[in-house]
Amino acid sequence: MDKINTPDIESKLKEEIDESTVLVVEDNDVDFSVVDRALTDYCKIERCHSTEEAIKKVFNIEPHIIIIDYHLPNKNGIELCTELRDYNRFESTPILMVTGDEHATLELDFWNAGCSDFVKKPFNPTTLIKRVEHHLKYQKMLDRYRNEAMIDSLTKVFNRRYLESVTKQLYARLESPQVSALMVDVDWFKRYNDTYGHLAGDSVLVRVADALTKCLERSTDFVTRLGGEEFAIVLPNTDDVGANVIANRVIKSVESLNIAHNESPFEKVTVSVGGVTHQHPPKDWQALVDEADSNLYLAKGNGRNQFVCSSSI
Ligand SMILES: Nc1nc2c(ncn2[C@@H]2O[C@H](COP(=O)(O)OP(=O)(O)OP(=O)(O)O)[C@@H](O)[C@H]2O)c(=O)[nH]1
Repeated sequence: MDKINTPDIESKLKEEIDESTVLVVEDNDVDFSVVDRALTDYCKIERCHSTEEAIKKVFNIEPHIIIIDYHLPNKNGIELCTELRDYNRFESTPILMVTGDEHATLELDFWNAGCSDFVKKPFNPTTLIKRVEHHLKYQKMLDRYRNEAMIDSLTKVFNRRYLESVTKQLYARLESPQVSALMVDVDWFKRYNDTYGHLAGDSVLVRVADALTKCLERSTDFVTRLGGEEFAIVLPNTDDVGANVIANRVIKSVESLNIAHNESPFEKVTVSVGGVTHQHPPKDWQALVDEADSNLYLAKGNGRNQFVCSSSI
């Protein structure tokens, strides 16, 4: 069996760990300098003095690991840890509690607050370094596997799982109550596979996915492969005019790949597009997808290599 941690992955991980940011929440200057001295050669260190300051700054700092002292002014470290765990963004970020206190239930309180680990003061700097390194390493691996689970292995665009997982967040983040979606399906693809073979078919899917990605200019837009030769493009904050512009661009850009397809009436690979814009996005994302799918069906019925978009108010 292949070893998972090849030297390449190990050295990539080491690089990533070196670029990590540690947030240290510590009000005592002497205690902070001990942590700072131990870690400064390994990662970038940011400091906050209180729970309130940490909550205010943590979204900008985007730390890879958080070290929290138990004794903080106003709210203590356990309260901070509990609060951080309530945010999706910090649900699995490693949190190390630090304390010199001894009372009986404290360790249990740390675990109950959702900390990943704790270190007792006074600590051996090497132990702190090793613990930080250990947590960063496993967090990075977890992030990588999570990301890979969201990417279509053939085309490298996002997959259906990604679409489903971002849907909720997408609706929460919409700055304007408009969202458009385009379903894109390669025309006569069965005939293409039958004529040119599956490997050539795969390469068409890769090129089409790449062309679709290049049609999008906003960082909030994204392409997913739903399966087979069907893709979905999600355009947050985009009205029906914008959806028509992108649908038209998609049709033209796939045509201009000029991939020969002798079994298509267009003699090249083309796509059909079904688009929909919702002015007041329904809670049920599936309704958007279903409507776009119906329009795709119309575009296919009308002769393919074209788009049909609608807008529901
Ligand atoms: N090469 C390749 N083919 C795939 C993949 N996934 C699905 N297909 C093929 O895509 C074809 C889809 O066929 P249909 O659903 O009939 O669609 P179509 O031939 O494009 O016809 P229209 O959509 O009506 O224009 C089938 O032959 C599938 O085997 C893939 O990952 N690679």
